[in-house]
Amino acid sequence: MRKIAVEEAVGMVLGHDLTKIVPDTFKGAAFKKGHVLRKEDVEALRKMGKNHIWVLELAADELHENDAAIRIAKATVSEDFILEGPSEGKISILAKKKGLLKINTDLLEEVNNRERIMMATIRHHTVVEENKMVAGTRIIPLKIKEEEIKAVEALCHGQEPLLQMKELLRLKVGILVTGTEVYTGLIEDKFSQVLVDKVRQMGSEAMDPVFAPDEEEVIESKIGQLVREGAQLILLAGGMSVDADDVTPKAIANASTEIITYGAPVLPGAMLMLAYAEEIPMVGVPACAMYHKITVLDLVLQRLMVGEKPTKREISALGHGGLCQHCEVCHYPVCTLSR
Ligand SMILES: Nc1nc2c(c(=O)[nH]1)N[C@H]1C(S)=C(S)[C@@H](COP(=O)(O)OP(=O)(O)OC[C@H]3O[C@@H](n4cnc5c(N)ncnc54)[C@H](O)[C@@H]3O)O[C@H]1N2
Ligand code: MOO
Repeated sequence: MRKIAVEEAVGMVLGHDLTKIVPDTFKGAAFKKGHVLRKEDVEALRKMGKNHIWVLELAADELHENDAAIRIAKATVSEDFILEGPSEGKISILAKKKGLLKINTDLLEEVNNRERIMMATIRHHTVVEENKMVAGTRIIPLKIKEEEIKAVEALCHGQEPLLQMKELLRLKVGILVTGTEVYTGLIEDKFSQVLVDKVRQMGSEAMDPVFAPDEEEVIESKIGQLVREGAQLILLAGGMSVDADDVTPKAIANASTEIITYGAPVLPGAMLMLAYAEEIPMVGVPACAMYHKITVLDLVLQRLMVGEKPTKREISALGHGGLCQHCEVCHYPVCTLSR
């Protein structure tokens, strides 16, 4: 690579994008790689603090930053993503469709542990909309030995993709509202609508809510009814904590063939239960989910909605960061709860 004073570089070809930053106003490539410098560019370059430019000379075994970034992106993502750029040497990675983003975080760490290569992502297990930017990658220098990129490609080969998307399934979701005070009409049900909204937001269908008093056998038989009516996932609202009338966990346990957890290390939502009746997940949702916008329910639901079965270990891992800060404006999933 040769360093040339800008006034002597007129007519030469830029070796990389040149970034201009004006606080609060602009950040981007003022001059793109490949631009042939004109006399009138010299003054603009000086204002950007560039008194010299690199004239790029690539050896046969070297890659330009743009080509390296494309190679890294292609090696690390599945076909569920759109690659944008390179711009200023960086490739942006966007989700093609709405779905659950999954990140092979071990592989991400390995890639980033290599010299001169970086990739930054949003959090593992985030539901993202179509066209959402989920990652960016680049190399640190302007050029790199091709063998270093080949090493990344080899690292990723045959492994779970570093980035992949899981499609949200269209499930038929049963909603069972427990509580004698609601069942008898003493108070109006405010819980089912919250659950219906969450289910719909994930692209699934909420069945008409069914109701049960705080009686173990009745709740259990209503679970059976929902299963017969084709529920593929059942949400049970309320009666999940320690009061004498809180019998929902017992009813879920009776109806289940497997209990993943009763209790989750997330606040709000500590009293959540996840169990299975054969293939059908049942979630005991504590009443806090009726009050707080985001609880552990959201973290568990996004996994169930793509057909995954969270393990006890995965639920245990939610404890780190699992303390909601109750921000004035909720920024979830851009917060510690997300992963
Ligand atoms: N001493 C303790 N108190 C509480 C504990 C605890 O461990 N020890 N756990 C707390 C946690 S965590 C939660 S979350 C809440 C609520 O848990 P539950 O799921 O058992 O909720 P319920 O007792 O059934 O109801 C609480 C409250 O919400 C009203 N409710 C319930 N369902 C509906 C509905 N469908 N529509 C409208 N309102 C509803 C209910 O009437 C009660 O007022 O407990 C903490 N306390
Ligand atoms: O189940 Mo509760 O209030 O921990 O959120």
